[in-house]
Amino acid sequence: MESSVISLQKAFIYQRDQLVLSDVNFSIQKGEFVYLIGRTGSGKSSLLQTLYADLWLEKGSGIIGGFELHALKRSEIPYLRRKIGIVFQDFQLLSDRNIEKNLHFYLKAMGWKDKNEMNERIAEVLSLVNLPHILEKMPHQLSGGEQQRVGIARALLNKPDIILADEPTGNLDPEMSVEILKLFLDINEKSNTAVLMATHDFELIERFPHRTLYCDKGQVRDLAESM
Ligand SMILES: Nc1ncnc2c1ncn2[C@@H]1O[C@H](COP(=O)(O)OP(=O)(O)OP(=O)(O)O)[C@@H](O)[C@H]1O
Repeated sequence: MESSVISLQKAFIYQRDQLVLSDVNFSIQKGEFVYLIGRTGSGKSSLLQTLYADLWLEKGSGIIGGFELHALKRSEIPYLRRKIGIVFQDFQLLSDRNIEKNLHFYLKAMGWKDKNEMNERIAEVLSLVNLPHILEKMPHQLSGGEQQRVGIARALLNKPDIILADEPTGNLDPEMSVEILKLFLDINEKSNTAVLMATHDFELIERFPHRTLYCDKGQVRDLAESM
């Protein structure tokens, strides 16, 4: 379908020589919110890594943000990553610099040059995650929930069509997890950004139900279709 922002067809996902997921077929439409669940080791991270081209798609086909994963050149990876926001469980902020410099670093890496435009965008994304006054703070001066908000702000810098989040609430307490999920839902709704979020947190899924993909026994199923 034309409005798909992610589409995998007959995709086989490998970690080195180990086949992790076989014959994966699904599409995600623009603006969709989708959970990715499955036991530890079932392949959620490997699937996300393939989508952000940390793992090569060696068999089958895949399209994300207009890029063909099966035909991707190494030199295209930075351009693909500019179309995707990636959020990690452990936040992955640069610990040696303040929040402003953290976000600056990523904008520069994505090719932004104009200092005023960069400052403006940094202010915008921090306001989107409700943290407008933390530019000068170092990552270790923030709570886990605040660090994850900065992680989400970083993912939003380039106005991506897609956010891939790998257990973004895995290091947070239940209350903070709900806040972070609400933030994703808010971003998804307001900016029509598709979100694919790997999680173990079934309470969140029950409370905020959305389409759910399920990794199990080397396969990815759509939970609604397999019930
Ligand atoms: N860097 C790696 N090198 C080799 N094998 C790996 C690597 N990362 C993961 N694997 C293997 O790939 C399989 C899938 O792991 P993956 O991390 O994708 O699962 P997961 O569902 O994300 O697990 P978790 O919920 O614990 O994060 C596992 O058998 C794992 O041991």
